[in-house]
Amino acid sequence: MPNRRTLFAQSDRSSGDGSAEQTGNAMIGKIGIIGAGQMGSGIAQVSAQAGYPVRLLDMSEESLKRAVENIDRGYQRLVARGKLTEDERTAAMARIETARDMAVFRDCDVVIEAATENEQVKKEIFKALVPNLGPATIVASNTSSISITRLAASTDRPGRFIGMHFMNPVPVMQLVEIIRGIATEEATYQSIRELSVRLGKQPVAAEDFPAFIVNRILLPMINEAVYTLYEGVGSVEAIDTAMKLGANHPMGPLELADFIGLDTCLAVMQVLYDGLADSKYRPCPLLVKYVEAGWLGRKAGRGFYDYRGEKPVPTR
Ligand SMILES: CC(=O)CC(=O)SCCNC(=O)CCNC(=O)[C@H](O)C(C)(C)COP(=O)(O)OP(=O)(O)OC[C@H]1O[C@@H](n2cnc3c(N)ncnc32)[C@H](O)[C@@H]1OP(=O)(O)O
Ligand SMILES: NC(=O)C1=CN([C@@H]2O[C@H](COP(=O)(O)OP(=O)(O)OC[C@H]3O[C@@H](n4cnc5c(N)ncnc54)[C@H](OP(=O)(O)O)[C@@H]3O)[C@@H](O)[C@H]2O)C=CC1
Repeated sequence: MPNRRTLFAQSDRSSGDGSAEQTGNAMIGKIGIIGAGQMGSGIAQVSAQAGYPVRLLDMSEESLKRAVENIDRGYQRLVARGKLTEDERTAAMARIETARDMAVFRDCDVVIEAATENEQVKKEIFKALVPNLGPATIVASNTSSISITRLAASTDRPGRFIGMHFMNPVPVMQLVEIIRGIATEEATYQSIRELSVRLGKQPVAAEDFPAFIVNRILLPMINEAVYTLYEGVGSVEAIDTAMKLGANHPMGPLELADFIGLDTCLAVMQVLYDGLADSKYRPCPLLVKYVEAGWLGRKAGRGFYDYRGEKPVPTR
């Protein structure tokens, strides 16, 4: 796989107005992204860095402002580590346009949806989106768990609809899971596969089953960690330390749950529970309680840890 630096150099040379020819990509020229949260901003960051013009949409101006600040902070990190020049950082930032109106997607070749993990919300977004798209535009969803076939069926283009599941944090994690719905066309799959490689990622194909591959395995582990806490087997700190030092995980499962977002973790468990109809996927009542309290993890300032002070403090 070409390294990030090579990718940047290649795509930067060929970018301009974002037409497919100018980016050297037969299929994808301009990328639209819906949802400027942690995933949408990460996808915008790697896309602009790879030379693609990006249109990033969210409902709130505040979320867009925060996303642009986070993206710039990500680039600054790369500059500080000698992985990006100041000129490349400026050029990448200039490729990102923020918007609140879906008309901005009119000339995009792909629109990647990265809004809240809620099937109804996503379907409403697609309903509003499709009248703003050209007939050939691909719609991709970054959903963590929801059926691609069902989401695709809510649009006018099931053949050009696909799952493109990035991992968090997007600029660091190598994987993109690609999920075909029942009607996804081969050309759509190949375009998204090629785009993933051009973004410096390693694509892996997953079948359209609840939560695909990574979350089918990872989220039950996180849910089990919450049960371990719920049943008093260990404290937050003990559980995370045990898994970091005992299983060599880079983050403890509760720290990771806070990092992902407890609302997203619960939504994925609910999809597994409903979709596979097996009690082993029952979301832990303590996870439900944290979400009901609005303690959604890092993004809310509080979850299994409280992030409002100088360093994270366990909440149990
Ligand atoms: C829920 C879903 O649907 C699917 C999912 O995503 S599940 C979640 C999957 N993700 C995980 O499991 C993450 C587990 N955690 C980890 O791997 C690590 O803790 C971590 C990568 C997040 C942080 O690791 P760390 O070593 O503490 O971080 P840090 O030293 O700050 O950064 C590591 C590198 O990434 C780079 N980096 C970090 N954030 C960056 C950003 N926003 N932009 C660009 N580069 C960034 C740093 O510059 C650094 O680069 P070098 O190695 O060249 O110095
Ligand atoms: N967190 C993770 O680790 C991963 C998450 N994902 C998936 O990516 C998606 C986004 O997750 P994540 O970024 O973590 O979530 P966040 O909560 O950080 O961001 C979601 C964003 O979507 C916005 N949004 C909600 N509804 C709409 C709408 N109708 N139109 C436009 N924007 C909207 C929210 O806006 P506002 O804040 O203004 O309400 C928010 O900015 C989910 O499907 C999730 O499952 C995939 C891989 C990893």
